[in-house]
Amino acid sequence: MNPIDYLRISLIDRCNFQCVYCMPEGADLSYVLREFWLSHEEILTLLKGVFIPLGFTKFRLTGGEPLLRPGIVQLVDDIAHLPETTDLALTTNAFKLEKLAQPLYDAGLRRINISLDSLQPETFEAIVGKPAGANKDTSSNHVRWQQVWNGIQMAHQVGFDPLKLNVVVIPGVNDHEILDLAALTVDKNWHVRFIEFMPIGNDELFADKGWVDSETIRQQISNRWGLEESRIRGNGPADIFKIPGAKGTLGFISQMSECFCDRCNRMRLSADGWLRPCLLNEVGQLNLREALRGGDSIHSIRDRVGALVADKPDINFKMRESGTTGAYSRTMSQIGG
Ligand SMILES: Nc1nc2c(ncn2[C@@H]2O[C@H](COP(=O)(O)OP(=O)(O)OP(=O)(O)O)[C@@H](O)[C@H]2O)c(=O)[nH]1
Ligand SMILES: C[S@@+](CC[C@H](N)C(=O)[O-])C[C@H]1O[C@@H](n2cnc3c(N)ncnc32)[C@H](O)[C@@H]1O
Ligand code: SF4
Ligand code: SF4
Repeated sequence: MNPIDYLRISLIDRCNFQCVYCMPEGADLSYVLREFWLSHEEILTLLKGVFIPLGFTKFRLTGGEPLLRPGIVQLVDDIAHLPETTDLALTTNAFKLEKLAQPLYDAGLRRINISLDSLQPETFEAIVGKPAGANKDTSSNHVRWQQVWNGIQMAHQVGFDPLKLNVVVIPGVNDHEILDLAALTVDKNWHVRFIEFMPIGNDELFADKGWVDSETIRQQISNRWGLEESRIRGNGPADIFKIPGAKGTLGFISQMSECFCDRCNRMRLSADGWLRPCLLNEVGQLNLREALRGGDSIHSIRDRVGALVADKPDINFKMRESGTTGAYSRTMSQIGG
């Protein structure tokens, strides 16, 4: 059995963007009350008392937007300095990264994955949605794209390595930019990953236009430059290639066209303390916040999580035929991707 040693920790379900594929306008976004967030101390208690003893050593902080979580730098510092941590990474939209990149690096973070779905400010704006409280006049277009771009440049300057850029490809929205995004890897040691759009969050957009399969994208890139297999440090499901001679790599995350559940190594902890064994299957979730706050001993929580880890191989996306992919009760922003 594949070791389950990677925990994705969602720190917050809120976000300063509202991406069409993740938390579309009009979606029922009932945010978790702050009192239900796992506190900093509760996260550390669960890591030290439950997950690390069960063999988890790789952690990713995500959200919603993790850089909105108060105390993020201290939390990074604490997790990075646990002696058992072998890898700590963060997934962010980079809107607040320009200022935070250096403090996060100083706290011990070395790996960042950044969502960047477009190099064109107008397309970017259409994807990341309306900022809270703004009207449809998007004179702020360039400002938001530019701020994200500045965040990426700063992360590069500060020394984050590998620096990965995540692109969810949506037909008719940003698929015309595949070559431009891939070209970023030629001169820079950046790692662009194309992600197949998953049916969580926006049923309408998904049903309407569907997703672009990785093979089609690879073919397009290969026709332009050629493509060879490659490698890059990471714990995720991406298949890695590179343009011959390029400094960076290209990753393909193909959960719709391929099945990589056999090599699944992870579980997910939501901001309000739900442990979820599979991104695309809602079976088997445990409420660790209630268990902790209800006074359950750390040993009994560890036993229950250990039993879930043992059941994990059977809880996967291969159960799609049994009807688990229809309506998800949580958006991607609530699960953490
Ligand atoms: N179906 C499925 N999709 C996943 C899984 N892990 C990651 N993804 C997809 O890949 C996206 C990007 O993941 P990241 O947050 O960048 O993390 P990662 O790919 O595990 O990161 P690395 O450790 O750098 O390889 C997620 O938001 C999902 O869309 C998984 O276990 N199952
Ligand atoms: C939920 S976000 C949280 C972290 C941060 N806010 C960000 O955008 O990077 C994590 C990842 O989920 C991906 N994602 C969100 N909704 C998705 C969907 N429906 N299909 C595929 N990937 C999705 C995003 O592109 C992002 O890379
Ligand atoms: S993908 Fe990330 S940035 Fe976009 S809405 Fe979801 S959580 Fe926010
Ligand atoms: S769909 Fe579920 S089982 Fe498959 S790789 Fe993703 S999280 Fe793991």
